[in-house]
Amino acid sequence: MFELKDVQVDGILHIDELTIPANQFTCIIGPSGSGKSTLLRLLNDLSSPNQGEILFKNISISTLDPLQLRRSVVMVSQSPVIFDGSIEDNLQIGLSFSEKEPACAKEMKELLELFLLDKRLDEDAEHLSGGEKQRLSWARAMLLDPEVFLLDEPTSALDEETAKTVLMRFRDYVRRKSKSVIMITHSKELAELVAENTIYMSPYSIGGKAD
Ligand SMILES: Nc1ncnc2c1ncn2[C@@H]1O[C@H](COP(=O)(O)OP(=O)(O)OP(=O)(O)O)[C@@H](O)[C@H]1O
Repeated sequence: MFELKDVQVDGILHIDELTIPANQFTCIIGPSGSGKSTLLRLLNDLSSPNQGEILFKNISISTLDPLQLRRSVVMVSQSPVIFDGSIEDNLQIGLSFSEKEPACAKEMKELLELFLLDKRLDEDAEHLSGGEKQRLSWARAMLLDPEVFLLDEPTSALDEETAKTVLMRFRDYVRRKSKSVIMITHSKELAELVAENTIYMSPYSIGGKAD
């Protein structure tokens, strides 16, 4: 699905060759500062490499409309983006930016349940905890129904049990719907739980390894 060839981000990342398969749960593991977030940002054109080529479904990302690409390849960033307003407002806003039909209450409530968020849709999102905000921004990405989820440590603010439960539920959902996931995690345990494919990173180099 993604193919990277001789990709370099100066002083941060060098990737000789890497293929990330479609319809799989890929985890990226590596020490802090090894370029994991930088790699993820390359995949939906939030950053561009200084050299090399990145293909998405055999087309060079540099030739694609970034907005179109980001409709198919959605990023859930490390620090959740929460807008003023209710939980419902925060769920609907992604759909409205993408000019898609609003979600119905049932669908939104199911997502809150999936993410173990015991909250009403009309509650103010501002008062949610860090871990709840993280799950809310993840749920917002799910409503967009993208082909590919890029997840930057989506469980970093969650306790171990909640992280495992949410991640397993998310994995079941993406399997059912044949989605592709590329997730950064510092937890080898979580990676072992969900990964079908693992990318191990070290500074200035990368090696892709299929489990
Ligand atoms: N825009 C930028 N300009 C300069 N340096 C940058 C930029 N973005 C990232 N870096 C540097 O590149 C290196 C890799 O950063 P990146 O965030 O990709 O690492 P990471 O593996 O995701 O780290 P962590 O696990 O701590 O989140 C870091 O040393 C960082 O300071």
